[in-house]
Amino acid sequence: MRVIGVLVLLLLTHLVLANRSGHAQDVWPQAALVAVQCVALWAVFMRWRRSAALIRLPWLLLALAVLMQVLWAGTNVFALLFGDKSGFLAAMATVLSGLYVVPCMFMVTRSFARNEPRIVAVLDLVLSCMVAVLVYKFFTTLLSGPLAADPNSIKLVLFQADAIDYSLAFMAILRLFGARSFRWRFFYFTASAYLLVNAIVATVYNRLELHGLPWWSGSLIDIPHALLAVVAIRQPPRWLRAYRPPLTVSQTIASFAPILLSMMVVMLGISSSRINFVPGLVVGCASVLFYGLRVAFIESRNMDMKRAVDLSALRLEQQVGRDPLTGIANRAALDTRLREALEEGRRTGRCCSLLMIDIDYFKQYNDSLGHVAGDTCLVKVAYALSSSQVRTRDLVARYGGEEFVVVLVDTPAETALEVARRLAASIEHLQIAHPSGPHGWITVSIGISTQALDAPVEPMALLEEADRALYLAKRNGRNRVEAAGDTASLDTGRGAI
Ligand SMILES: Nc1nc2c(ncn2[C@@H]2O[C@H](COP(=O)(O)OP(=O)(O)OP(=O)(O)O)[C@@H](O)[C@H]2O)c(=O)[nH]1
Repeated sequence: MRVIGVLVLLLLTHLVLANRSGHAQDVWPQAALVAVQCVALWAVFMRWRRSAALIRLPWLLLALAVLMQVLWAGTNVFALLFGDKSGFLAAMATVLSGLYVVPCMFMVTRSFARNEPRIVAVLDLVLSCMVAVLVYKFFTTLLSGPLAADPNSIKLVLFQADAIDYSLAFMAILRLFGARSFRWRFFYFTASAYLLVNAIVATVYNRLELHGLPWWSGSLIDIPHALLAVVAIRQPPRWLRAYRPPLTVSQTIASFAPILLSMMVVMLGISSSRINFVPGLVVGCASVLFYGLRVAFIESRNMDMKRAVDLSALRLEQQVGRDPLTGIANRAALDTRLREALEEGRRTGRCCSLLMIDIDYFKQYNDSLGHVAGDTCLVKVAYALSSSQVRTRDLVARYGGEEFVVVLVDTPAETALEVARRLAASIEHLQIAHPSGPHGWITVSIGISTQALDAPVEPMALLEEADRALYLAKRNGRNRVEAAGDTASLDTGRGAI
């Protein structure tokens, strides 16, 4: 409330001083304007200090824009004080009014996305500076020398000024309705209130200037600054919290915003070509080129990110369903594949078989050589089972502990017996030394079960059957293959049935 009181006092003082001097652009009315602008600058600065890190940059840009206005009005005061209305200080005031566009452009056109390439920010800065230089050159050329007397020149300057001011305001409003976070909505709400009222005031002020400024006209410039101070310090309106645009709307607006920069440069380039054709053409082309580069850099970054996401998704896909120690399929993958194999067997009439493989005397192996050697042994066995002993359609999985399961698709009991014998032999051929085992090296016992066509076979039932056959192999002396049901049993150790 105190700030509003100060503002009202300053506005009244400005009016009284202007009325007394009878001239809008006198030293004291101008000083009052600087005071109002300083209050606005302070209010924005306070918001910047209290903001979260992500939203600090736009508030800083808004503060910079107001600072340019303060410096512009302040330089005017000095120019009046030192009687330098058309010298260095006046030129500096024009430069500062051009520079005001740079932070404004930056805050309404940038996406402020964290993953945006740095080079894009550099391109945007170059384009914003181009706008500032063109504004300065264009206005100083058209408003000085013989062109200053030409009504068409004046009209063109007014049109350009309006186009810039209203484009900035329009983009700020668009960003307000495209912002998904409340903090950003509040920022754009403040910025658009300031830019829109500033644009309206500039339109009126510039038209008034054509016929000579009335004494009160300087107070018009107070309005956007006073409004900015009030909006920045007060609590945000409730609808700002409630409103939330859909993601697609938000993304579209954020991607569209940067075009304003190029559009502005093209527009100024075309207008400048009236006075000086070649620079105007060069600037217009540069703007299109910069926009193309901007799109190319962002597209390339997006493609990089997509590639990285695809790769990690692939890795994740590979990791899910894998046993972390041995790298072969885990229990979850086994369940899925076994169900599929059983379904296929039922549909085609070609049964699948299951081998349950268990390393013999593995506890003693661990006890005598240690757990790390035990892990290495498991990896070797898994590799031997999966490397070239089974078809690609079959599946070798770690069932748990030192137990492995092999799903043999479209394989009758007799063939499964042959495969089991081959696998047992390949493990024996590894010749993994087992100091406390009866054979001196690692051997396995295998239980076989085969899908029965006449009975609906559940994956669990087939696993239990293989487990029973494995138990039989262990009981019958280990290093053996046993089949469930009445299939023949096989002593794998010495090759005798
Ligand atoms: N190193 C290692 N050992 C494991 C792992 N999983 C289970 N084991 C060990 O495997 C051993 C299995 O012991 P048992 O079930 O008694 O079987 P076994 O000693 O092979 O005896 P039989 O199967 O009857 O020949 C236990 O000592 C477990 O600690 C593992 O991932 N790494």
